[in-house]
Amino acid sequence: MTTNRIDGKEVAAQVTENVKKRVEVLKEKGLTPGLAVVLVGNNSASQTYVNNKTKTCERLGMYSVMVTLDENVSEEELLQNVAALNNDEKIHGILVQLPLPKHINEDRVISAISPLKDVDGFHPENVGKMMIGQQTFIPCTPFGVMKMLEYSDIDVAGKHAVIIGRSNIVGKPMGQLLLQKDATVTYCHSKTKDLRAMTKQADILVVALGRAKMIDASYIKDGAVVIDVGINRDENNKLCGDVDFESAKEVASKITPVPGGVGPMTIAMLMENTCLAAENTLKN
Ligand SMILES: Nc1nc2c(c(=O)[nH]1)N[C@@H](CN(C=O)c1ccc(C(=O)N[C@@H](CCC(=O)O)C(=O)O)cc1)CN2
Repeated sequence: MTTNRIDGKEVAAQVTENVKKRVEVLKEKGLTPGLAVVLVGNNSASQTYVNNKTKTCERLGMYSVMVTLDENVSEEELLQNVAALNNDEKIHGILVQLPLPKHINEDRVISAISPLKDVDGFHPENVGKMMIGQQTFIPCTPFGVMKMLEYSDIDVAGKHAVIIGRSNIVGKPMGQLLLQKDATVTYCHSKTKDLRAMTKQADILVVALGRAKMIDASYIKDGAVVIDVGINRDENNKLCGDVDFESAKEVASKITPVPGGVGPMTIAMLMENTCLAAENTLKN
């Protein structure tokens, strides 16, 4: 049976297989890549994600530590934990799971992570480097989307890419990466007038708006590539994306499902970034 579904699990497996080989090479040189994951509070989705991250590290032969802090931890204490990880030689990558509780200033925490260990690619120095095309850590979700497009032989050069969403962790870097590959990029957001008129022009539509199944076939040009970055629960508490998959798959040439699309890629690219952070310590 032919399918237009892009299988994120399959692509993620290829990425992690490659990372595993790189880890073996590093270990032969006496270096085990190490990741520290910091979780604040009891958000159950975040708990699932950080558990998956440390389990994947284990599977690939990497070292990992999970630092769990109480929901009411002070910003100061969180910053002290980050500082300790910055100074820990066994740790090459640090990530603070987002979102953080409201009393903590996310920007301050992200800026406290050493740019050399910022495997999320959220530190302002690394964001700046990405903007000007310098080698750095690329935020995992948009990095994963680019990998999926590459594995699916989708050339973005000259294509019109429309992105719904302008968050720092997905929308903004997504547009930048597509631009670097010569796509023509349009950003849409909550103040965009006539969203459908915009999305209908997209050859590549990336949806990260945070509303369950909002984008149906009526928003999609025939033959467009549709990438769904949303993670929501539907009326039956079933995991779903921002795209109404059943309707959209009838018009899209390629489409990512939820679950099993972009999500697994986020963790795979984190592994790639952590491996890169360890490799970087051997340079110079
Ligand atoms: N510090 C960070 N925080 C957050 C990031 C991030 O990249 N760095 N991204 C998201 C959450 N996230 C990773 O942290 C993430 C989200 C979803 C998945 C995933 O595999 N989803 C599965 C479904 C999983 C489920 O059953 O719930 C899928 O789509 O198939 C992985 C990672 C926000 N915070």
